[in-house]
Amino acid sequence: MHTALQRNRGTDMNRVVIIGGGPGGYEAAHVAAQLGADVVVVDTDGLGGSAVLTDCVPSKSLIAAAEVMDQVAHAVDLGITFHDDHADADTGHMKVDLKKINQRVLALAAEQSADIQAGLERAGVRIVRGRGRLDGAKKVVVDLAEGGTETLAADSILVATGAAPRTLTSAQPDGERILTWEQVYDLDETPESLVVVGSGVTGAEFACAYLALGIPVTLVSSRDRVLPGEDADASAVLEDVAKRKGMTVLSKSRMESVTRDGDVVTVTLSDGRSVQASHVILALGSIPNTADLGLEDAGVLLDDGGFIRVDRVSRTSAPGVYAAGDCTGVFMLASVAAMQGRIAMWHHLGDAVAPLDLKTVSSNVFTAPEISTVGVSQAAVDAGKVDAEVVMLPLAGNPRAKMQGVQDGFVKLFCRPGTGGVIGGVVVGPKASELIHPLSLAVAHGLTADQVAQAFTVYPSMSGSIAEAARRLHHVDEYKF
Ligand SMILES: Cc1cc2nc3c(=O)[nH]c(=O)nc-3n(C[C@H](O)[C@H](O)[C@H](O)COP(=O)(O)OP(=O)(O)OC[C@H]3O[C@@H](n4cnc5c(N)ncnc54)[C@H](O)[C@@H]3O)c2cc1C
Ligand SMILES: NC(=O)c1ccc[n+]([C@@H]2O[C@H](COP(=O)([O-])OP(=O)(O)OC[C@H]3O[C@@H](n4cnc5c(N)ncnc54)[C@H](O)[C@@H]3O)[C@@H](O)[C@H]2O)c1
Repeated sequence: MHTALQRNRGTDMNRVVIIGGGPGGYEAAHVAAQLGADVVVVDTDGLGGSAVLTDCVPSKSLIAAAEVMDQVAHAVDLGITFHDDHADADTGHMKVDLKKINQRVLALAAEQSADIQAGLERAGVRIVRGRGRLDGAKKVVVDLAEGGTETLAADSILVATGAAPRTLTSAQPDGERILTWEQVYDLDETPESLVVVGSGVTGAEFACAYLALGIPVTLVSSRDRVLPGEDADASAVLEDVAKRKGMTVLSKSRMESVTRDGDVVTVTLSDGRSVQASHVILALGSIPNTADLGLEDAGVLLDDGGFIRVDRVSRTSAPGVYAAGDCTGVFMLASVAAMQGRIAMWHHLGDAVAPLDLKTVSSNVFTAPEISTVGVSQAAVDAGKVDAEVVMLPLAGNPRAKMQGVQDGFVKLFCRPGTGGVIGGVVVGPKASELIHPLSLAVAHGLTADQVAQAFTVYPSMSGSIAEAARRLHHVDEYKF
């Protein structure tokens, strides 16, 4: 596959300049380097991007601590008791040291960023610290971190600049008590109480994590349910569990403003109500980092939200300019950003490439319980956009779930009515992120429900419920003589 490209090496190397060192950028850099291009990554904040430094990696590391607290709180149901003389909290009589948790989180993020940088350097990629912008479609000008500018000529440019937290003029973060999700790791004391504004994936994950860490949490949700973009059955389970654990969920409540008076932060809602806490996290969505990049002058079209328009091989409207990741607004996930970046380079450098297929993307909401999805959604089926048979099986009937005291969650499977081909699934439960993989394989490789059902599962295991759901989609009629 690589012969044509290897011809370039040393003589007429293809020059690729990548702006942004997140998953969209660094995964593309690896592909381009492997295919023999001369690759430069321009990055402001550190390799790994927001994914590694402020978003996925830190939040999931924080959630790892929250999961332990959740398990401890639940231990008593399994017959484990704690000595009274050590008792000082409801959450299993343990104390949370948020400063230590945050130190660990930030150290992990820094290590991962350093690993990514080292990996790129080993692959022969040049890294330039600074802010890049396009000067036409064949040049990138960098305002270097150490001062001065550098101009990089390019045969191809990949824009992978990500997105940043959305804020409002009436709700400005101060980095101390009014926080974006990027600022929470600077907390060195545990908040007395917390309001999370926004009940998308980011808001739901932080609300669940801090609740598990023992902090009273109010979740302000502008919609009638939390996680409006997720499977409705799944968000109903999550909301029920969260409320049972003590979270206050304010539905259909739009935040108007956030103000601070000393140690007290007040969130005022558009209907005039207000809620107070010691800290607020704003999780109002993201805006793409596409301003002042010279995109329009280079012929790159943006949509109304400022996201870069791309096709399924990551091409923008400007020949030779590709874009990947959150700046394109296509499924804002690290995994999708990485795939868009790789696809861009496979396409540009002439390797075999299949266009991005969003029907096979799996994703997970790291709440308690986790919510994992792949393929078509219930909403698409209900709207008549997809013809599918659906089976939903509560986890409570699963033997392993009973042993582990798991009462909430389910497995849902979607298959084509005629062929039985699996086209989607939802798993809600502990470690759903790991359980979704067999369904992800089934969707990606066109397996039928029967094929999923006939593969062995371990007894007892949660994955037994996936096979059981698939068995329920079996049609006896098709096998009659
Ligand atoms: C709280 C939170 C948790 C998340 N958790 C997950 C998760 O668990 N799993 C998952 O799949 N996704 C998760 N996501 C989404 C994921 O973080 C993003 O989809 C991913 O970071 C997108 O990668 P990217 O390469 O497009 O951009 P980024 O990771 O944002 O990287 C872009 C980089 O480009 C740099 N940059 C910007 N402008 C310039 C410029 N002009 N010059 C040079 N450099 C520039 C930025 O500083 C940044 O470092 C989460 C998001 C949030 C907010
Ligand atoms: N586990 C993961 O993979 C993960 C984790 C976090 C984020 N992400 C990705 O990042 C992207 C963005 O997710 P997000 O949750 O940050 O943003 P989002 O846009 O999905 O959700 C923001 C929410 O805030 C609400 N909101 C906005 N203004 C408000 C106001 N004034 N008052 C009350 N509510 C208000 C919106 O209605 C919306 O529901 C998603 O695509 C998501 O998949 C992924």
